[in-house]
Amino acid sequence: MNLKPRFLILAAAIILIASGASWFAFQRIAEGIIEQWGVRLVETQVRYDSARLLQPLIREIALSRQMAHSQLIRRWAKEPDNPAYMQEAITEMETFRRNFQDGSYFAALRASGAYYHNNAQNDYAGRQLRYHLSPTTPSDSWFYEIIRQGREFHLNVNKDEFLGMTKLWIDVLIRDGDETLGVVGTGLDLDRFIRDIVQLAQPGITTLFVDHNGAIQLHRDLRYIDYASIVKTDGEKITIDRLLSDGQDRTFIRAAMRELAGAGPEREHDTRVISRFVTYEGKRYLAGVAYLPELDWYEVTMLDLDVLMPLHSFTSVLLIFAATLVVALLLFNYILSRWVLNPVANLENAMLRVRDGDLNPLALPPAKGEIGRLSGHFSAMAESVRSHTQELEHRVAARTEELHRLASVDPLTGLLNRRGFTERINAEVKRAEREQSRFGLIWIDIDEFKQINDFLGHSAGDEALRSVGSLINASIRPYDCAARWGGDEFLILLAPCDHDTLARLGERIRNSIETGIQLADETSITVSVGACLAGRGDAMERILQRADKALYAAKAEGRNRLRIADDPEARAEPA
Ligand SMILES: Nc1nc2c(ncn2[C@@H]2O[C@H](COP(=O)(O)OP(=O)(O)OP(=O)(O)O)[C@@H](O)[C@H]2O)c(=O)[nH]1
Repeated sequence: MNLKPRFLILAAAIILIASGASWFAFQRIAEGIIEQWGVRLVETQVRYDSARLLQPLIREIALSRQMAHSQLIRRWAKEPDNPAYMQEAITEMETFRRNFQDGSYFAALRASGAYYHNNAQNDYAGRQLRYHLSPTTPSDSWFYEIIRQGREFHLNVNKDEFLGMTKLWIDVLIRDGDETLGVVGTGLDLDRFIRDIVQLAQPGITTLFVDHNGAIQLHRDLRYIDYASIVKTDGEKITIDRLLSDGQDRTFIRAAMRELAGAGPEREHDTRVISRFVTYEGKRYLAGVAYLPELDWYEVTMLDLDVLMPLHSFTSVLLIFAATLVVALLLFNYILSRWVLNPVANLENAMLRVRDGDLNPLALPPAKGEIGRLSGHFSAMAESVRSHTQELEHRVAARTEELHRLASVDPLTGLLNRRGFTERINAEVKRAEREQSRFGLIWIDIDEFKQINDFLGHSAGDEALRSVGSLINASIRPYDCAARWGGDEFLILLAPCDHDTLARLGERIRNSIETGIQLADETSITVSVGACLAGRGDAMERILQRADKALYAAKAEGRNRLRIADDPEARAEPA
C-alpha cells in the first residue's frame, strides 16, 4: 500500500480514537454541566414551589391559630352548653369566616362532640351545628387522632363525607393549659393547590409534598395522595417510599428529611435543599428535598434532566467539534501531501528517471527538513553518476578509437595494415565511383628479402622493413596513404591520380629505396614495383589483381624495376 493511504488511514484512526475519547469527555463534561445546572435548578424550583404553597397558607394558618386562641371560643369550648357563650363564640367564628380565604370554618368541641361549620355561601347561618362526632364513626376518627397526638397544628388532606368535599384542612387545637378543648380551623380547596402548585405545566418537573411520616399530601396524580393519613396506620399510608423502587433512594429521602428537620433553615427566609439522583417511575431524576417548618411538611421536587436539558441541546457544540475534526483531517492531508508525500513522489519520479537512464540534471522542487536534505543528496548523487558516466563514455570512446586504430595499423612500421588499408581502398572505390574520379595503386615487394633474414638475421630484416616503410611514408602526399600489406609487401593508394603521377612516384620510391637504405653488410635494398590506375567501376579485388600482376611482371623481368599495368580506359580511348 502506498504511503499516502497508509498515512491517511493512520490519521483517520488517530482522529477516530481522539474523537471517541473526546466524545466520552464531552459527554462527561456535558453531564457534569447539566448536573450542576440541575442542582441549582432543583434548589430554585423547591424554594419557588414552597414559597407559592406557603404564601396562601401562612395567612390561613395564622388566622386559624388566632381563632383557636380566641377567649370567646375557648370559654365556649369549656362550657359548650352555655347559650350565651355559644352565641358569642359563633359571632366570633363568623367574623373569622369572612376573613378566611375559603369563607368557611369549622369548630369541633371535645366536651360535646359537636361539629360546627358554615361555608362561603353562609348556607348554615343560624344552624352552624352540623352534627355530632362519634369515636366509633370511622369518618370522625381524624378528630380523635388529632386530639390524641396533641400536635398543636396539623394539616390534613381529607374528604369530608358529610360535606361532600375534599379539602386541605388546617386543624388547630383549642387549648386551655394542658387541656385540649377541641379543634378549629378552615379548609382550602385542594384542587386549587394541586392545579397551582403541583400540576405544573413545566414538563420534566414533578413536585410533591409529604408529611413527617413521608405520607404523600399533595401530588399531581390524585391517586397517590394519602387522604386522611393521620388516621391510618404506617402500613396503610401511601408514602414516598412507594414511588421509589430503589432502597438506597428511599434511605436517602428519609435521611434528608431527618437532617432537614433537625437542622432547620440555614439562613433566615431561606430553605435548605438536599439533592441527589433517584430512580422514579423507572427513570433517573434529580430529587431535591426541603423542609417547610411552617407546615411540618417536606417538599420533594424531581427533575427529569433529559427533558429539561437534553444532551442534544449540545448538538451545536458537537457539530463544531465534528467540523473541527474534518478540517483537521483535511489540513493534515494537505500538510502531509505538501511536506512529505509530494516531495517523496517527486524523489521517486527522479529515481525512476535515473533508473531508466535519464541522467540529465534533475530539478527537484525545494523541500524542507529531512526530505529536503534527502532530495539534495539524491540530486548530488545523480549529478555525480551523470558526470562519471559521461567520463566513462568518453574513455570508452577513446579506447574504442584506439583499439580500432591499433586494429588497422601495422605495429612494425606504423603504416596501415591489411585491414586498415582494405577499409581505405573500399572507401576510395566508392568515392571514385561517386565522383567519377580515378585513383592509383602501387604494390611494392622487397627483392630477395628472404636472404636478408637468412644472412643478416630476422631483426635486420625487421629493421629493413621499418626503413622501407618510413621511406615510403615520407615519399607520399599527406592525403595519400601507405600500408604494409603483409611480409615484405607494401601498398600505396594515390587519390586523385593519373598515369604520369603514378609512374613518377613509383619510380621515385623505387629509386629512393635503392639509394637511401643500406643494410648491415653495406649492401642496398631493391624493390620491385607494380602499379595500376583503377578503372571506373573496378572492384577492389580487380584493382589489386591488376597491380599484383604488374608487380609479378616487374619481378619476372629481373626485379628492381617499375611496371605499370595497362590502363583499360586508355586502351579503350583509341578504339
Ligand atoms: N624479418 C622479417 N621477415 C619477414 C617478415 N615477414 C615475412 N618475412 C620474410 O620475408 C620473406 C619473404 O620472401 P618472399 O617474398 O617469398 O621472397 P623474396 O626472398 O623476397 O624473393 P622475391 O620476392 O622473389 O624477390 C620470407 O622469408 C619471410 O619469412 C617480418 O616481419 N620480418
